[in-house]
Amino acid sequence: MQEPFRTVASHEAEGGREIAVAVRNVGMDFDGIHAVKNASFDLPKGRFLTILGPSGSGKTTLLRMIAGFQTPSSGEIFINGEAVSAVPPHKRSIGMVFQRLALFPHMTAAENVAFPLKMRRRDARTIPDRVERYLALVRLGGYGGRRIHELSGGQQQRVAIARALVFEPDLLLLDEPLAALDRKLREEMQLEFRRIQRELGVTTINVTHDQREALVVSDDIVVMDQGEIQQKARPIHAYRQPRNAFVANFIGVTNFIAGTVRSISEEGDVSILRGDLVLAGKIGDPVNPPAEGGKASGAIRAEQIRLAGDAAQLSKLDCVLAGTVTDTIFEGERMVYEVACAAIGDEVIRVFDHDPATHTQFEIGESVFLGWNARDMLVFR
Ligand SMILES: Nc1ncnc2c1ncn2[C@@H]1O[C@H](COP(=O)(O)OP(=O)(O)OP(=O)(O)O)[C@@H](O)[C@H]1O
Repeated sequence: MQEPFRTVASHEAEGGREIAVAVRNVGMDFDGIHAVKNASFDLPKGRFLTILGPSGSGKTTLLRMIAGFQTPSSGEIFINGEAVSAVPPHKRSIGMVFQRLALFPHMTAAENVAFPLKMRRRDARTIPDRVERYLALVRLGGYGGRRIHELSGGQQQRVAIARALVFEPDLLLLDEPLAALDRKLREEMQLEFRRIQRELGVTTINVTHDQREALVVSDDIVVMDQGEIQQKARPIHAYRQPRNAFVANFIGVTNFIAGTVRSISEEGDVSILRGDLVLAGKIGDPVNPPAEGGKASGAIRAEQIRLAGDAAQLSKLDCVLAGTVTDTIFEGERMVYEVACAAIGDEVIRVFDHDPATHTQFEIGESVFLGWNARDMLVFR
């Protein structure tokens, strides 16, 4: 008899919503490799969670344990309050879409979507209607008679989504289903996943190493590195209040300036010393703050830095550095400048300029000034 699962505190923390998936101190070892270490999080019903991390960080292993393809070495996973370690994958109510879609090529789109219903012995009379409804949901109404090879890559993705959802699973798991698509189609399908997920309200866990995808599609992001959860947060918080240097570096483009902590105020204002340069910032991680006299690094996002030809134009900013442009990279919607700064040993600072009016203002070799506000620099130990 399995103990029902109760997490009163997390229910309250998540606004009273029921918890669909609870991961509790879950670990996975493969012959001495700790693929996942002591992972814990709650996922309330109806939310879209993305597990984000670099290659080898343990994302897929964690997802596979939730799916039931692997049994945790330690800890427990609860789905709708039930401990599921002893429940095989096909007994868990889970729809899945993988990078390899594994559609049946000899069947039509409609036959593919009908397959999970037939497997589950649903009333045959209700199947065609339901298949048509789910094909319409993924905007493939009228395409049911096409064979898989007669569909584009994006349309095949849609068939796979319809097939994963048609039997109304409690949980949808996505393992990098968009990784193989070209950028434009990938971005279109990200929005489609989000639309469909919202329309059905199905609890979803997505795995990706694409930080942009994580920001775009998710209600919550779990950031992993080396088998450990680094932060769980809403996308905007993961971006604006990264818990540590890893998250700050992995999501967005961040410059790090290393130094020694000179002082820390009660309000969390930190000043760090780098040579003769004093840099003011805020404590990035209150749980693991830097110590006075200890090493620390100031993290500043590329888009929070202003560039000017004249230091006087930056006089309202807290920190101003002189530098020389070493590269200019045009990325369409923005210009990226790389600027070597003498005060930090000619280390290169990256700056984004999103204003088309100033895009071509500075040339390689030109002397410039860059500046930012102290509140935008997060200091991590
Ligand atoms: N079946 C296995 N046997 C042994 N080691 C494994 C196994 N599966 C995964 N690992 C190891 O566990 C670690 C985490 O792998 P995992 O596939 O979960 O990472 P990931 O973050 O999903 O990476 P990717 O983005 O490259 O898929 C890696 O070091 C990997 O080599």
